[in-house]
This record gives sequence, C-alpha cells and structure tokens, in this order.
Amino acid sequence: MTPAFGDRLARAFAKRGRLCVGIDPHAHLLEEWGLPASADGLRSFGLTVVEAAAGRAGIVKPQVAFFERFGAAGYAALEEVLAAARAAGLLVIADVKRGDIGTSVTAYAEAWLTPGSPLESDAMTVAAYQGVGSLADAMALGAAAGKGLFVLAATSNPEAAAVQQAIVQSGPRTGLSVARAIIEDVHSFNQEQDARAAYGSVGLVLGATVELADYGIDVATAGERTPALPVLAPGFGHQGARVEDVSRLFGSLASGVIVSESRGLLSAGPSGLADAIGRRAEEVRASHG
Ligand SMILES: O=c1ccn([C@@H]2O[C@H](COP(=O)(O)O)[C@@H](O)[C@H]2O)c(=O)[nH]1
Repeated sequence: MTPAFGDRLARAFAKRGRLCVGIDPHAHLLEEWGLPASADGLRSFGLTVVEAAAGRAGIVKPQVAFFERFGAAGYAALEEVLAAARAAGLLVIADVKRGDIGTSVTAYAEAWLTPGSPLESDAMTVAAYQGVGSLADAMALGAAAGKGLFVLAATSNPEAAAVQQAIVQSGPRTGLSVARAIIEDVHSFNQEQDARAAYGSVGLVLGATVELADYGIDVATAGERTPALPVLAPGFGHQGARVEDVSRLFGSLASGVIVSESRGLLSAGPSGLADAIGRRAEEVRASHG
C-alpha cells in the first residue's frame, strides 16, 4: 500500500528537516544566472536547483506559473524538473493553486497527483474560493494515491486579508473567518481519513508574513489536534519573514510547518545556491527542530 502523504512528510521532516526550496525561475533570475529566457533556460534553472537541494533539503516547490509562461515547451521543461526532483528523493509540492467546481478540480488533481502522470508531483496547492467541498473528490483522489494537497487559507500577500478575514455567514462554520473555516474543514477531512495519523495528508497554506490572530486563529491552540496539520508557509526571505520567528508566528501549529523560501535562496546564483540551501537548512533545524 502507498504510504500516506502525511507519513511521507513526517519522514522528510525527520531525514532532511523542514526547509522547502522554491523553484521560481523569474525573468530577472534567469538573466542573473546567465540563462536564456526560454524553455532551455527554465530546464537548466530547475535542474540546478534540484541538484543543489538534493541531500540538503527534503522538499522543493516549483512555481508552475513561471514554466507556463513558455507554453508547451515550458511544461516539457517542468516535466523534466519534476521527474528529476522525485528521482533525487525530494518531495515535490507543485505550486499550481488550482480551484474550480468539483469535477474540474478533480481533473486538475488527476493531472498533478496521479502516479505515472507526466506532471506527477507529491502534492499540489489548491484554492477553496469555490468552497472546500469542491475539493473533496480531489482530496480523496490524493489520499488514495498517497499524495497531498495544500489549501490556501491565510496567504502571505497583504491584498488577501480582506477576503480571508471575512466572516462566514452561513453553514456550520458561521461566525468564523474564511481562513479559520478552511482550517476546520481540512482538519475534518484529515480526521475522517485517518484519525490516528501523526500528520494529515491535506494541509494549509498559511503565510509567514501574517499575524494569524487577525484571522481569529489562536496559534496557542490551533495546532493541538490529531492528525497534526501540515502547513506550507511561504513568505520567508524576500517577503520579510524570518526563520527564527517560526515558533512565535505559528505556536502550536509549528510542528507541521514547512519553511518555504524561493528568491531569498535563488538569488545566491547557481554557484552559491548549494551553500545557501545548506546554511538555511541548518538555521531552520536550529530554530525549529
Ligand atoms: O501565500 C502564498 C502562497 C504562495 N506563495 C508562493 O511562494 C513563493 C514565494 O516566493 P519568494 O520568492 O520566497 O517570495 C512564490 O512562488 C509564491 O507564488 C506565496 O508567496 N504566498
């Protein structure tokens, strides 16, 4: 039987720590790295990040948007990068942020989470704007294949706060913020899946740049649940969050936190990247276990 994503995540934490290296081939980074603004440039960039991350970090997160800019050729490059990362033993979170009515979001999950699919990844990011219920079949598909999903809840960008702090007006989550309601729905799914697992297979995206209290989330207690909630936390480095603040920011949720950083590491360039990742992985371990 395929191990659950939550179990694979726990193993990655134990073996390589909690650092997740973003694969974000921004146009300016391709230029700084001396690479062409083309699918070949993306391929080199991605494969270089994979090589630098392998053995130093446990998780990578390709930002699919940067590959999509180059159409089919960009996707072909991405397929190679995903395969190389998985072959190197890295857990791959495809940052695709998909969301739609249930049948369509399930097709997205088939694309990114089906074993043997050209875009096979270990987990994908999804958006719950159409309701967490619209993600139910995709979550079930992921669980059956040992894959994970990370649902956007309190994202790192300041423009999102007004929507994500809004109060739910109907249904069982009435009175909670949208972000908090998403957390509760995800936890319910994880409990129904396997109430005794150490980590759930569905997690949240909670930005490291936000104060979760502003979303009605009490970090002192929010993580006191079984299974523990995986938390993909972008916002470190370039967006200003600091690794040493993980415990303060996430409190009882910290045991599930994946420290995600892209530009802050990638700006070290191809020759300095491995050292930068190694150093950051140590800092994460020192501050966070
Ligand atoms: O709330 C979110 C969700 C996703 N992201 C993504 O993470 C990286 C962050 O890149 P940095 O260079 O470390 O700022 C990027 O791919 C975003 O699309 C996020 O920033 N915030």
